[in-house]
Amino acid sequence: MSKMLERLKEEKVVAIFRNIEDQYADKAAEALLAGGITMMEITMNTEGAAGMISRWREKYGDQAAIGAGTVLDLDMAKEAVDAGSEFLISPNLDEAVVDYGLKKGVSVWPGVMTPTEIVRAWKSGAEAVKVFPMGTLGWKYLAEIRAPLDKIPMMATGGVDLDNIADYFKAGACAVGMGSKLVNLDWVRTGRFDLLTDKARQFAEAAKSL
Ligand SMILES: O=C[C@H](O)COP(=O)(O)O
Repeated sequence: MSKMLERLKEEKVVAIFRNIEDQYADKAAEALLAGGITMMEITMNTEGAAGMISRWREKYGDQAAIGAGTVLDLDMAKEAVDAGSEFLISPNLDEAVVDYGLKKGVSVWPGVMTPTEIVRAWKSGAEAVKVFPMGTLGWKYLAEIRAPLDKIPMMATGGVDLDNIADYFKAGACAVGMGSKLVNLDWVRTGRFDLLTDKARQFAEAAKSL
């Protein structure tokens, strides 16, 4: 198992930064770090994502793992790795991205939905998958697919919040990806970084207790 997957299993929460404006990004990252969240995913459809990744590696790399999300294809994977991403996450499965990550020694956790996609991802060399969109599929779906596919680590992403996070871990998730409920852009844009820290603390504590 890669060091990054070990870390994911230990930390259990990846914070997803999507469409955050560069001017607020560092304060938001610091607010989450203060609350105990240390795995940060910047989605590649965020303006200036690559620059943010490089900067965060430099500024927070000793405390946080910084990776890229919404890595849809090989070009995006190359851009993300060149910027310093330590892991790559996607909503989809592109075997070329998995292969590239393996060659570069960067963890790739592709997005999957069906059992066929999960097994395809696993056979292509992905050491874990992101089951997405979890909020629509629901925790019972996760519990059912884990019966035959229990050896494949799964991160639940999409719609995860404090009132359902326990369900996903009980259903067998090894981690969760959390976007809008954790990196709340209304709070960010109105400077309420203390709320981000409080929420981060609650999620980090909830995840570690499960
Ligand atoms: O890629 C994943 C999603 O952006 C996360 O969705 P969320 O905002 O419901 O947590």
